[in-house]
Amino acid sequence: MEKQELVKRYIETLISSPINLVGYDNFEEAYHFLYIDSTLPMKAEDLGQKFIDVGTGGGVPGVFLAIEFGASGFLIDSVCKKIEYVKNKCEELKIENLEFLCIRAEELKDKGPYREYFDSAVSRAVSKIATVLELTAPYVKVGGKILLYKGPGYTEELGQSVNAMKELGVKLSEVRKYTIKGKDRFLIVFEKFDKTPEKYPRKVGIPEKRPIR
Ligand SMILES: C[S@@+](CC[C@H](N)C(=O)[O-])C[C@H]1O[C@@H](n2cnc3c(N)ncnc32)[C@H](O)[C@@H]1O
Repeated sequence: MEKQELVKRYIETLISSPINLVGYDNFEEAYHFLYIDSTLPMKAEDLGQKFIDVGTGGGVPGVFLAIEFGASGFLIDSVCKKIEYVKNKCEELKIENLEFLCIRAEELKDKGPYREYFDSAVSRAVSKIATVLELTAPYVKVGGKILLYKGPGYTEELGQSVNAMKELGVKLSEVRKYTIKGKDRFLIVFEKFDKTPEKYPRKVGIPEKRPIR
């Protein structure tokens, strides 16, 4: 199926879902605030070949990135019914470059070969920057990127993440500003320059409750 047709079908799937996946029931809004938001600030080279989407919910941004750029996505979320729904719909649409796992990001380190495994990590609307860095950095290769979708509040969160960045082996490389229907949005791009200590991510809930300071 052609890319734009796949995007259209996937959005229709999201807005008609019986479980509340994305908070939009209008096609045009969902098209802009989900698909355009996911793809506009991204470049194919950011993702590399394999990326992880932590807290993908309804497959955002992971499904749209896989369709748009052809990279292989590994999409995780702690809510199994969301992952099941998204997985089934992607299978129906024959989107083949995606894998899914229902798991907390904190627990992925004990499952499979995923430590320092991905070329990049993406995450949108999951938690504050310091928390999300702890949930993503351990799974990205040295030299890879972490790309976080944020609103205008990102500056304060970034200021509170200086120690987390140092501790996790990541540094800020770029902030890409873009606008969706008059709303300012930012893609915060980090580079992983060093290995992340084995103790990260800490136990379930700790990255959220006690972000690295
Ligand atoms: C507000 S939703 C955002 C979903 C999607 N990324 C989007 O932009 O529409 C946050 C999602 O993150 C998931 N989540 C939160 N903490 C998580 C964790 N530690 N590990 C895996 N998933 C997590 C939640 O289950 C939820 O589906």
